[in-house]
Amino acid sequence: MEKPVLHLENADIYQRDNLVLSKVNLTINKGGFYYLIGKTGSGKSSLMKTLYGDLKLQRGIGSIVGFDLKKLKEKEIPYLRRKIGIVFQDFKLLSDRNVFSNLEFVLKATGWKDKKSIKDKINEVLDKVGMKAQYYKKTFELSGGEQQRIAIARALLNDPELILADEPTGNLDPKTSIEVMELLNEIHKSGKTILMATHDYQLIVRYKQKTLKCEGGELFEVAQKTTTV
Ligand SMILES: Nc1ncnc2c1ncn2[C@@H]1O[C@H](COP(=O)(O)OP(=O)(O)OP(=O)(O)O)[C@@H](O)[C@H]1O
Repeated sequence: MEKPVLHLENADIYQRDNLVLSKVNLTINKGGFYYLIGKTGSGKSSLMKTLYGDLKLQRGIGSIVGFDLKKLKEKEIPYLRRKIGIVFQDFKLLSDRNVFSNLEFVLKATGWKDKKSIKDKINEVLDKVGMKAQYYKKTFELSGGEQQRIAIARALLNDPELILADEPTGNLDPKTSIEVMELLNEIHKSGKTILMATHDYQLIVRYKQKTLKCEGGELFEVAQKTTTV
């Protein structure tokens, strides 16, 4: 059987000395799409941060895209992040560069050298997110939805095994949120695995997926019909 993309077993999620989620058990296999919901402060971002190596896994078992989170060393974090695409609420694009250069920056930082391969890859991901014609624009010239498309394109650059999206529609209006969600759905259908933290009830109801909830210091899967954020 294929190894899960993500596996947590009795994993305790901490912010410094503060236990945020205890004994988290979660397995996500290739091709899965999960929402992560829960009230403000319930631990969604802390869980995400533990998954991409920003917070240390102190207790329990955790593996993600082949990395052991418990044994993860500082110098391995960039390699982990090459295999995970991360999308943030506030896009985190470099505002002094244009779209092409934002993407080129990531490819070069992750070891890409050949000019033609870099150009082809950037065209490919921009095409996927419907932004190929806007490669020359500075990111501040783009709308929020367009910026999030670029951030999603950036997440796709290294063909990640898992996409972690932390409130990707949190800064977008309802119509733009739906467009971004349609894009994430397309990416999911193309075979990618996605874990998406969200507060957006509109999306959860419209695009039904498996749903995990953080509540009372625990993480559990909830049935669709009882889902409330
Ligand atoms: N940098 C930090 N240092 C210490 N405690 C933190 C830090 N960031 C978050 N916390 C605490 O950890 C707990 C979980 O916060 P977290 O950001 O994971 O929640 P969340 O569910 O993502 O909330 P939101 O929906 O508002 O983003 C909260 O009690 C919060 O106050």
